[in-house]
Amino acid sequence: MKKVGLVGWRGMVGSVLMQRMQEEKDFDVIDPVFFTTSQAGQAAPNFGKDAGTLKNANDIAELAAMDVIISCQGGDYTSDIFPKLRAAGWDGYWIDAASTLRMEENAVIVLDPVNDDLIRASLAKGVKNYIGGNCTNSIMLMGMGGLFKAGLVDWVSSMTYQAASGGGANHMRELIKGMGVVYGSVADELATPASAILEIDRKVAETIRSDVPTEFFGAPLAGGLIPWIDAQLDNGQTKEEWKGQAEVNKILGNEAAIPVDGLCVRIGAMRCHSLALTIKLNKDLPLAEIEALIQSGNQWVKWVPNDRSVTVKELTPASITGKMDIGVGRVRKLNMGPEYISAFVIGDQLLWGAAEPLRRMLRILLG
Ligand SMILES: NC(=O)C1=CN([C@@H]2O[C@H](COP(=O)(O)OP(=O)(O)OC[C@H]3O[C@@H](n4cnc5c(N)ncnc54)[C@H](OP(=O)(O)O)[C@@H]3O)[C@@H](O)[C@H]2O)C=CC1
Ligand SMILES: N[C@@H](CC(=O)OP(=O)(O)O)C(=O)O
Repeated sequence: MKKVGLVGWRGMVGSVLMQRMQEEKDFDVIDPVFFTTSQAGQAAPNFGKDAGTLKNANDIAELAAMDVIISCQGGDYTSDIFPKLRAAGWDGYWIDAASTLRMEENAVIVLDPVNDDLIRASLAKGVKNYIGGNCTNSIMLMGMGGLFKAGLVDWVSSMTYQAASGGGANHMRELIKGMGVVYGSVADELATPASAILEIDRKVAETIRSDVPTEFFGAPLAGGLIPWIDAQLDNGQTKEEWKGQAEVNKILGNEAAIPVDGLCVRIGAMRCHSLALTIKLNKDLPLAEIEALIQSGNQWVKWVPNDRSVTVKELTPASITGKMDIGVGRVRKLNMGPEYISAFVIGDQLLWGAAEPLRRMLRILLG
């Protein structure tokens, strides 16, 4: 059995990965070794198999004894440890959730329902680094893969609605606390049906400005939104927006880049990222044909007809959270012309957006 080192297993992404690995019985077919940066020597978790004690995640010799390492520990860890491990001659497979290595030439961004052929060709060539994509991009490609595969896409305008979980556990907590603070500020008035709505609104607005916690997001998210995610680039894009075109084209293995651009916005959802897309096709196809191509993308596409009652029930974070489904709906032709379509794509950003492509890559390696 292959020795698989797991780093970052108790973090938010790592915990979802452990959950999925248990569900899919991945631990039955590996020899797991658990690493930590802070708890070395303590008992390792038991996911159906005794794994002894936690090893030191900064110990290059311990890491080098692994056939495969999966890291969900974060970009700083990857930047620090990965070069040292390779410099020490380690030749194993590195699977990572962090963005650090994504655009490196000797790394593949993994999303096997979309780029299985690229992954297998890279394995055959001896590539050893397999990195999970940015959550928004993975969700978009899981939803729209059928159109890309058919070579129909000229460009994509991608406006995102990204959940708090993209920032990490503390950000999720801050959102919930903020919701509580907002509610608390008008709880008495809400309990009295006769109270004036404008007074409630005034108090809520004041609370959002002054009392909602902002330590992690830097601005109030509860009852609002933040039209900026990640660092500022010189060209006016955010880093998150830059990743759209760069990663999507790398995942697809495109020689000529398909333009992908738009604004990324943080909203008060817990762990579902959504995208409102405008797609320019290179042909005027009947809508039914476009719908069939999208549905044929992969088995996780959950097609939602462009109908009010089913859309408000099924194309929402409430419906998609915690599921492997990628909801795709609101598909219609736009006024701009017959080649222009809209689509709304939604997925759990901790599943397909982070953990799932990593465990599926492990399965590909295990054969
Ligand atoms: N959040 C997201 O949506 C996505 C994140 N990623 C990548 O994954 C990386 C990890 O993200 P995320 O899982 O959110 O990070 P977390 O902050 O939840 O976990 C990272 C590490 O923090 C340490 N830690 C310290 N205190 C605790 C605690 N109380 N509970 C759990 N862990 C603790 C653990 O390491 P130790 O055991 O060594 O102390 C853990 O592995 C990111 O940096 C990013 O690179 C990728 C895609 C999406
Ligand atoms: N930046 C994403 C989450 C994330 O971790 O992305 P990346 O894996 O590209 O760093 C968000 O905030 O929603």
